[in-house]
Amino acid sequence: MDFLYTYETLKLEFPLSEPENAKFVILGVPFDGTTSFKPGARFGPTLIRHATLNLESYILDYDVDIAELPIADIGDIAVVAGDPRRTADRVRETVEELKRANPGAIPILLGGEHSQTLGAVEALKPASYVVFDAHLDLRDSYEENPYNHACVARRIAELGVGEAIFGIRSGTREEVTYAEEHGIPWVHARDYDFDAFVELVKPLPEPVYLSIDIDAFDLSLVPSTGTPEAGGLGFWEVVEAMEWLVENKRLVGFDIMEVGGGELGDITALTAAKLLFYFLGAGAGIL
Ligand SMILES: N=C(N)NCCCCNCCCN
Ligand SMILES: [Mn+2]
Ligand SMILES: [Mn+2]
Repeated sequence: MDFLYTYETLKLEFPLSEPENAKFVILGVPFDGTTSFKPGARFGPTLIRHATLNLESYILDYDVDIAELPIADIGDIAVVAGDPRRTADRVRETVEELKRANPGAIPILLGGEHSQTLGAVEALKPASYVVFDAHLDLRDSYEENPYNHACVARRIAELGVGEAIFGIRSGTREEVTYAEEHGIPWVHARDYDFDAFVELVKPLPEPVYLSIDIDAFDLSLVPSTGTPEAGGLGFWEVVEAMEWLVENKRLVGFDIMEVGGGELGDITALTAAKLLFYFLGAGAGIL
């Protein structure tokens, strides 16, 4: 099928399915219009796809070959440069279009700025939003823009979606107060462990949308993300949480956002690509 706003970009190296028949449908959002520190998130989707060339499609620990799974890649959204809201509208419309054609599909966004998660959440209407992030993203507005990536968790909370936030080590007093007043639980990266994750996520209503802002990882794993922060999570900590969610909750959407870089082979994209393969492998046979 043709999508109104997508164009083709680099594909994954193994055979892919048509979006109508796929279980997992990849969609790139090469938007970096509101990043305040390091530019390059517009290259995130392309860098992640390229980084997959370095990886085996066979996942050792799952005995799953993701090359055998029904995966589609519908390319990248044509962004409205500098306008996160209008770009997120295109994400929403594209995800809606996909769900009409294939209601069972699980969209996987590759970003690109976290601001674009809002479009996917608007389309998929999950009951809960589980997010790994260095930042609370609960600002009402940032740099005079309510659709700045620093506001995305706030916009999603305003939709009435329950939230749980993990890996935090950056926020303002106002954001902490907002979280308290609205009963949004969050776990500091220093305090994070698997038990804390399960305790907070278990009671959340389904379906669940899982968002990984790549800056949740320690910056040694993601040096080219737009707003890197020291003191983050390790790779297996996030994989283990993801596995628990896939096995225990009904997931309607997944994303890996804030990947950036200026050069093929960037460490940040290698981290993101490996995480993507683990999500696909964990979801095989379950999702
Ligand atoms: N969600 C995000 N990525 N937020 C980033 C906010 C940037 C905060 N800069 C603070 C600079 C203070 N001088
Ligand atoms: Mn972040
Ligand atoms: Mn974020």
